[in-house]
Formats: sequence, structure tokens, C-alpha cells
Amino acid sequence: MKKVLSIAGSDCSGGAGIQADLKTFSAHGVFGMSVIVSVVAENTSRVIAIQDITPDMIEKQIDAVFEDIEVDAVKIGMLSTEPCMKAVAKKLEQYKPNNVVIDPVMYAKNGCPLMDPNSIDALIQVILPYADLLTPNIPEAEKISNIEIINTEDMKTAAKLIYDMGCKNVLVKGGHAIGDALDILYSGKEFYYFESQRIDTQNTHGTGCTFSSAIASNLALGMTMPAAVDQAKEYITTAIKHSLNIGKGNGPTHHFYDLYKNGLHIKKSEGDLC
Ligand SMILES: Nc1ncnc2c1ncn2[C@@H]1O[C@H](COP(=O)(O)OP(=O)(O)O)[C@@H](O)[C@H]1O
Ligand SMILES: Cc1ncc(COP(=O)(O)O)c(N)n1
Repeated sequence: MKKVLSIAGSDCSGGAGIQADLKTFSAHGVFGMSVIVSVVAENTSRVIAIQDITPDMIEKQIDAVFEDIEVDAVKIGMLSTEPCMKAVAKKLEQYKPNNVVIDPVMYAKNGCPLMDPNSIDALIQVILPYADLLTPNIPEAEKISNIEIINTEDMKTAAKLIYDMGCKNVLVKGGHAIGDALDILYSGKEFYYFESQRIDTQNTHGTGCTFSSAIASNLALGMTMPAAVDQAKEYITTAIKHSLNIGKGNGPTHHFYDLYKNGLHIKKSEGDLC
């Protein structure tokens, strides 16, 4: 079984962060592991508090995984402050894992900040160079590239500028755009386009976490970068299409729709597979 590690924040409401990552890994048939960087008291409507784990404890969790287990891919999510980023970067430098997918999380869907805005330079200088793939949404791509994005050409320009900062591939996600959900991958040589119809739902809590974890899983399973993104796009689109009306705000996506749709996994009562 391929082994995939998430280094991210914990979302106690279960739709984003480490919890979304582990569900996504399980849905892809890879073995999921987690290093918790921050504990976030949040739900579908708001972020109540953030408690960072100490840099020393972040490093020790990463050591515990890598000294024992061969890691086939790493997904990195919320890194709230520069000290967290430095702790993670130190260990990426030490262990040099393959297939590092970094989602530069800055805000929750309800607009609450998850990263200290003064840490953008550290994100660019300390973390970004370790990315085999960086997956900013439009507001994050704007912050990193320092340009305004209003159309597809701007998404491509931002992708190029971010690529030049030192990551190997950039995927600018169009979840926040108007019109169809178009994501653009730039490999340094070519642009690849991944498009789906926009689904009319407010249940998009954890879409970026889920998408980046699906890509990391697919890379661990041996896919090329464009194939990994293409398959992950199909997965996230299905997860959003069948998203769950849980909570009062932006509900979570359905990580296991394809597994459950044939009814093999829900045992209602003894002998009754529905
Ligand atoms: N309403 C929607 N309908 C279809 N796809 C969507 C929708 N919202 C987001 N997506 C897709 O979900 C993925 C995650 O993108 P996005 O929501 O922009 O990330 P983030 O969670 O980082 O803000 C992308 O593939 C994006 O195109
Ligand atoms: C702990 C944590 N990490 C990340 C996100 C953002 O989630 P997304 O951008 O995927 O909606 C979140 N709400 N909570």
C-alpha cells in the first residue's frame, strides 16, 4: 500500500484540514498519516481559535514518521506562522520526500484567516521551493504573485510568476472565479486546463484540502502530474456534486460518494447491506 503524509491543521468539524486529507487518502486506497501543525477550533461557519503546535513537536512528529515509514507523497496544508513553516522546511530539507504537494492555505471558506498575513514572504522563500506542485486558489495566487487576477490570462500570468519563484509545477484553482470551475496547471513548459461545470452549492468547506490530497494520492500511486490532477479534478467534482448539508455554513464535500453509491459499505443492520 502506498503511504501518504499530510502536514496540516486539524479541523474539528471534519470537513477540511487533516480530517479531509485522511478521508481523501482512504478513498484513494492509500495509507494516510498526519502531522498536526495547528489545532483549529472551527466549524462550517467560523474559526473560533487557533493553537499552533510548537515547532519542536512538529519536527518530532515528522521524525517519527520518516524514521519508520517510507513516504510516497506528502501533502502540506495550513502552516499558520513563520516558525511552523521553518520547522516543516527543515525536515523537508532533511528527508527530501518525493511528490510534495503544497496547498498554501490562507483563509477558510467563511473568510476567517488561517495564516498570519505577515508570513507570506516566509511562505514564498522557505516553503514554496519544496513544492513539486503548489495549488493556490485565486486569492492566494494574487497574494503570492502580487498581481490581480480577473480572467484566464491573469491566472496564466500568475502561474508563470509563481513558477519562477522556484516550485516545479503550479496549479491555479478557479473555485473562486465566475463561470465554470477552470483550474490551470503550469509545468514550466506547458499549460494544462482542467474544467468542470460550476456546481451551485455553498458546501465547499475543504475543497482545496480534498483536491490537493487527491493529487498527492494519485502521485503516490504513480501517475504523472497532469494525470494526477485530471483524476483528482474528477474526484473533487463528484465530492462537491454530492456535498453534504452538514452544519449551518459551508458544508463539507462527500469524500466517499463513489465508494458508497453502490451501497456496499453501509451496513444498516445484521445481514442487511444497503
Ligand atoms: N462550486 C464549484 N463547482 C465545481 N467545482 C468547484 C466549485 N468550487 C470549487 N471547485 C473546484 O474545487 C477545487 C478546489 O478549488 P478552490 O475551491 O478554489 O480551492 P480552495 O479550497 O483552496 O479555495 C478546484 O478544482 C475548483 O475548481
Ligand atoms: C485546518 C484547516 N485547514 C484548511 C482549511 C481550508 O480549507 P479549504 O480551503 O480546503 O476550504 C480549513 N478550513 N481548516
